[in-house]
Amino acid sequence: MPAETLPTAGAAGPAARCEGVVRIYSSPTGEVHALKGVDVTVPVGRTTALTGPSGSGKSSLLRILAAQDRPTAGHAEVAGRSLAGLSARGLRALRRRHIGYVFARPTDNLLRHLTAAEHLATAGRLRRVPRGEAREEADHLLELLHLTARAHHRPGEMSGGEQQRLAFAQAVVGRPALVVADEPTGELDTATTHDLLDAVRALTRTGTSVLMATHDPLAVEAADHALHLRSGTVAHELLDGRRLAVVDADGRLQLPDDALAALGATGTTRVVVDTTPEGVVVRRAT
Ligand SMILES: Nc1ncnc2c1ncn2[C@@H]1O[C@H](COP(=O)(O)OP(=O)(O)OP(=O)(O)O)[C@@H](O)[C@H]1O
Repeated sequence: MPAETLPTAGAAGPAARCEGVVRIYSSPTGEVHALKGVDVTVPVGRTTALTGPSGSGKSSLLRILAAQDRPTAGHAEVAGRSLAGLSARGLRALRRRHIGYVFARPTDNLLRHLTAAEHLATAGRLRRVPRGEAREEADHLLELLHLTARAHHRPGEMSGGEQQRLAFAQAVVGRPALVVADEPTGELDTATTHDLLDAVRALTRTGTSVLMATHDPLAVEAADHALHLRSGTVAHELLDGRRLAVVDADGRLQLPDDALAALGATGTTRVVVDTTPEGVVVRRAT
């Protein structure tokens, strides 16, 4: 993970942001509290990896930041627009104009009968990019992602890695504020994963903001910023080469898994907290 300062708020603000986001689902067996007060910022022009064990809330958060769902409580915004005030139609318009989406399975992102160039032209029309501009952008993206030789090929004539690179190119046409990807390397082998992550890096260098949910250590390693969820909250963040624990607005501190193990904390555990000149020390209570 490169140690450099991330541009966050800038004049236009972050690509997306959540404050105190709660998502509760109703199920036949009662309520499921999938997100329990999440505060995150997705910086502009960087790749943010969203990690965490199964059931920790990654998909729930991804759906909210992709404007596919609204929080039960708390504030969420994409491209500076709050999701709370938007109707279903408003959410659709926000998705079409400001969010690109990439599914895990390359074939889910593409249409069998369209060539690579036609996919990008269609995305340009949906985002209302003037035709000449869209063609120029498509040529540029095909070159940047090493797909120029595939411009007139259909998905069936491309490898899985090429298809996934085309999915990212398609998501980026018209410069949406945020590209959201759900396990984008999940179906790729190691060599193809490296090519895809290089492509994502090339896109972020041109200002694209990417948020990807992933279990893949290679994807986390390639990201500029990582958010690790545990049981519906942010357990820690990796930023500028440092691991940051999060203290929420009510003073609750989430500790990383290895710190919990060192404290022998399983379930609710009382610990000793000392404030020293060097910092705050948390110790196992003996
Ligand atoms: N529509 C739903 N109705 C009821 N419960 C749900 C719904 N969607 C998710 N959940 C529950 O919310 C919790 C978080 O689920 P979520 O899918 O966000 O986790 P995840 O980290 O993406 O998991 P995975 O890595 O397995 O996809 C889980 O307990 C899940 O069973």
